[in-house]
Amino acid sequence: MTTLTFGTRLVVASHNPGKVWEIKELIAPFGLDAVSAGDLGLAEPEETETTFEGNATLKAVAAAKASGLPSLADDSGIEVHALDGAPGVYSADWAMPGKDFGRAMQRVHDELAERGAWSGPAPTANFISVLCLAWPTGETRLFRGRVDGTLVWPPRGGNGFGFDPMFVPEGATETFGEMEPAGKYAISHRTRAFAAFKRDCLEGIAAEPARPKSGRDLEGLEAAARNLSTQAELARFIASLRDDLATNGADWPVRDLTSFLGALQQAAEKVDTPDAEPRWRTLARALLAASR
Ligand SMILES: O=c1[nH]c(=O)c2ncn([C@@H]3O[C@H](COP(=O)(O)OP(=O)(O)OP(=O)(O)O)[C@@H](O)[C@H]3O)c2[nH]1
Ligand SMILES: [Mg+2]
Repeated sequence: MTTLTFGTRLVVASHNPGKVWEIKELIAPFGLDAVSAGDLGLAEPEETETTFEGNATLKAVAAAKASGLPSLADDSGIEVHALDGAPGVYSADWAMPGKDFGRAMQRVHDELAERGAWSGPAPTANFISVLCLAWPTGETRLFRGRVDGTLVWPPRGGNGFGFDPMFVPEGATETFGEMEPAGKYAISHRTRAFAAFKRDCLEGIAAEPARPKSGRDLEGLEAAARNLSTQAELARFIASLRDDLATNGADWPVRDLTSFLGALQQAAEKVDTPDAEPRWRTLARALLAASR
């Protein structure tokens, strides 16, 4: 079997910045040189399979073949038990158009309401993550992780991404959206799938403590900006930017309001189409653009 070794360049075959950020955090201690599919300009493949395993394989193989590098893809989703497992493998589709998870969460809420599922004990659900490691030769390995929990309404918290603000993992009182990232990573479906991947593929690599971050975490901010679902999350995002300015102000290129106003103008001139991203996310991206 082909193996991963310290320093191996690995493509994180995802176009979801929240996921890419989480996977890079998990990989960081193992000295792999992780680069995302987006950074390499790889196309986002159409997810035509009907299982998490099928789509994870499709994404990993496409990236490995296109880049000539080993590649790690994640296919994941939330399964709501009173909705017979929906949206499941179609979780991302429920946020279309515009990857609007405010709307996706609203749909989960509404479909549960139609079935009267909010009137008794909290509705139960689970997240699934399937990781696929693929080699340019076509060799693949699959790993699955799951976390169970209950749903709350309205959504709470601005951390994480996707459906995190309405999911409370078993044994917790906070939603994934309210937890600090370390709290989610300790128990998440992705971490559990990663643990299986680690046992199989990273056994030989001595884990190093992750290097403390210095400077701006632009990838983290970008991920947050791309995954805003609610106005409360925008407020939280602005607070993160203000913290970043206070800590890393010397790295901010902005010395006057010109680029800030330019970015806002661009956002304001954007014509709304059915596919347009929600206004709060546009605003977050304008603010971030002005800060770099
Ligand atoms: O609240 C969440 N917390 C999570 O930890 C999580 N993991 C997955 N999901 C949702 O399930 C869909 C996966 O779809 P998915 O696997 O096709 O990913 P994606 O299309 O976003 O990116 P890519 O990796 O395919 O490029 C996405 O829409 C996610 O929002 C999550 N939601
Ligand atoms: Mg996808």
